[in-house]
Amino acid sequence: MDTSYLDLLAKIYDKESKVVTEMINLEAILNLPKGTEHFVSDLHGEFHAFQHVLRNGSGNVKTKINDLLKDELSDDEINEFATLVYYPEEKLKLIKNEMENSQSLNQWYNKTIERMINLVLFASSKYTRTKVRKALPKQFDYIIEELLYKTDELSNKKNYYHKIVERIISLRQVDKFIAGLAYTIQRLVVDHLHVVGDIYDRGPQPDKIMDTLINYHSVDIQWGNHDVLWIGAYSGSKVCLANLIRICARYDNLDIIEDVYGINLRPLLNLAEKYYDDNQAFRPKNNASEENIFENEQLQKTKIHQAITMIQFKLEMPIIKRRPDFNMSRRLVLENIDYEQKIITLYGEEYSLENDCFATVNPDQPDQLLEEEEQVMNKLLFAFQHSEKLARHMKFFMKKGSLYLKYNGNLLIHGCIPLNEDGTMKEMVIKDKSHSGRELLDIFESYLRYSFAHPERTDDLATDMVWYLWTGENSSLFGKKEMTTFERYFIKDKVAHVEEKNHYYYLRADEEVCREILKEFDLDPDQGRIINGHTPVLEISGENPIKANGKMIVIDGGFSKAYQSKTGIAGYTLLYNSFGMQLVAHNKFTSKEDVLKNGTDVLSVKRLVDREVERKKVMETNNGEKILQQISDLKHLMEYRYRIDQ
Ligand SMILES: O=P(O)(O)OC[C@H]1O[C@](O)(COP(=O)(O)O)[C@@H](O)[C@@H]1O
Ligand SMILES: [Mn+2]
Repeated sequence: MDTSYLDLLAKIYDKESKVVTEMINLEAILNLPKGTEHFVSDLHGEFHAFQHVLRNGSGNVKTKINDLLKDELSDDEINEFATLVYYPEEKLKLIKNEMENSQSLNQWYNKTIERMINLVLFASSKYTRTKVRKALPKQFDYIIEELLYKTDELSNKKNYYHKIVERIISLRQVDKFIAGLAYTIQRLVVDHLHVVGDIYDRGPQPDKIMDTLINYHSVDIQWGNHDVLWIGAYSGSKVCLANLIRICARYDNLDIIEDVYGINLRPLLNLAEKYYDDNQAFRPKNNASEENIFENEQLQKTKIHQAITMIQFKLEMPIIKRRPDFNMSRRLVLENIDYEQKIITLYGEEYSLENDCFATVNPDQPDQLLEEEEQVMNKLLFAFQHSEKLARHMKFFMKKGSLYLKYNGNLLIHGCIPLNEDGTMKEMVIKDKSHSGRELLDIFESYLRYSFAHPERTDDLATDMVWYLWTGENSSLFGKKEMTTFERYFIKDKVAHVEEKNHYYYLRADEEVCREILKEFDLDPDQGRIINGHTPVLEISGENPIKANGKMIVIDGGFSKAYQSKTGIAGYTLLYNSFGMQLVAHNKFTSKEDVLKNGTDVLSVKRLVDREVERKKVMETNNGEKILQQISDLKHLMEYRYRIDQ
């Protein structure tokens, strides 16, 4: 073993006793039950709904409260208490308003703190004290530890409790104290969070989701196709940038660009005002049906939407031409238009065009941007790449994100593993070499990381590849033959809108196929499962999110409001604790106010995916592997430094 590494280690463990203590600690951790993993996906900017699921741990907080207090409290009281744990500050306000006098309030404080301390104890039973300490609010960690581990006989303990709580109240710290306990409970019921892609687009507050994740104690992200659009734009891809602005305009979310990330849209608006008019197909989605509230601002957005859409189609063309490997020549749509007749020929079929807005297109050179368009895009890209807030969010994406993740035996991936009809891995040729399966995904990821590291390169293969991840047929994030954006704006016939899915999306119902995929990733097909997001599960039409005899779980149930009428629910989440896996289907989240006032938190219907025969221990997890490695390093240190045979 490298002695310089051991010398470094010896600086931390400078006494034999320290090494021994740490080894004993680590070995003890290995035998604890594994922590709870929480999986969410396709959040699509729906911050409030996401926050609620996070705060209630997909129903896990309520379960713990129930287990602990069901003999003591009625259902209503349990709901009240749960709401206090989810939204302590707001709930405290409501409770205080209802109290008659300070005596009853103090009584309530006493009782509540006692219950919360018990709940912290209960929720932390499978963790070490060090880990629990880290989860406590800094300001009160000493006091809470006193309350948690005081083992005096009951009568003494009550007195002691009482004194401490009295003091906290008289010092006017009690609300903060209760909030701190509530957040500790939230944190203890979920050990680790996985976000299986698509944080951005469609909904209004992806930035707040990112901020929440940045502050979360333990998280990883599997990028979704919408996320790589943002990463791509930040890395220098103008076509990715045009796409995401188009989606923001379509869903009436341009505020994210302007107000949240501080990017000036005025140049784009000026261009839009000059060339475009009202156009039914480009009205912001949320207001599209409400004709009567169509005002000037909406008209501006409609114009911006058209301007950026046409820029997008133009920008796609040179990329498609310079990257024959992408095999996307079918998507050179602007070349296939008869601009006088307003007809397009697509795959041998003729369609008439409606809602057309081709004023900036030169029929002889349809891929050419007007000088003004070029300038607008340059300005937008510059601003995008220099937004501090965006930089923070995108860097976090790179730090915590990846295209796929192997975690505790499972494979987490937003979209798919591109497959052929017979279930074999579909190949893609890049620079004369053929790649498929895991290797293809690794190559995609290395291009993306390269592009991110070189934001000044805007037309290289790496940058183009990020766009391919958004829309290419072999992309593991998209996995459809083509994205029919053009058709959906300009062609009435819905047949032209269909996006043909990769075989994966049908074959994944087959257990054998899933087992082969798990093997491709060196995972044990008997133990592992694949966790997907991306394709909304149509619960409404009886689709089952648990497929392939439990080997495949699809958790996109539609956090995105735009998709809820299709799916019939408001999203799935998954919990994986030491006893097994549970899928949770969520009913529509109305608002935080509703939860606070009415305690309406009956949002979780749990379905057992699997129950472990034996309780899973840390030893059997990714983290366990790391700990085993640390123990082995410490053993080497003992031999090297302290000369004791192990
Ligand atoms: O619902 P919209 O805005 O028309 O977007 C539809 C487009 O979004 C996509 O579904 C991709 O987004 P998802 O990853 O959310 O499915 C495309 O396949 C499709 O063309
Ligand atoms: Mn997706």
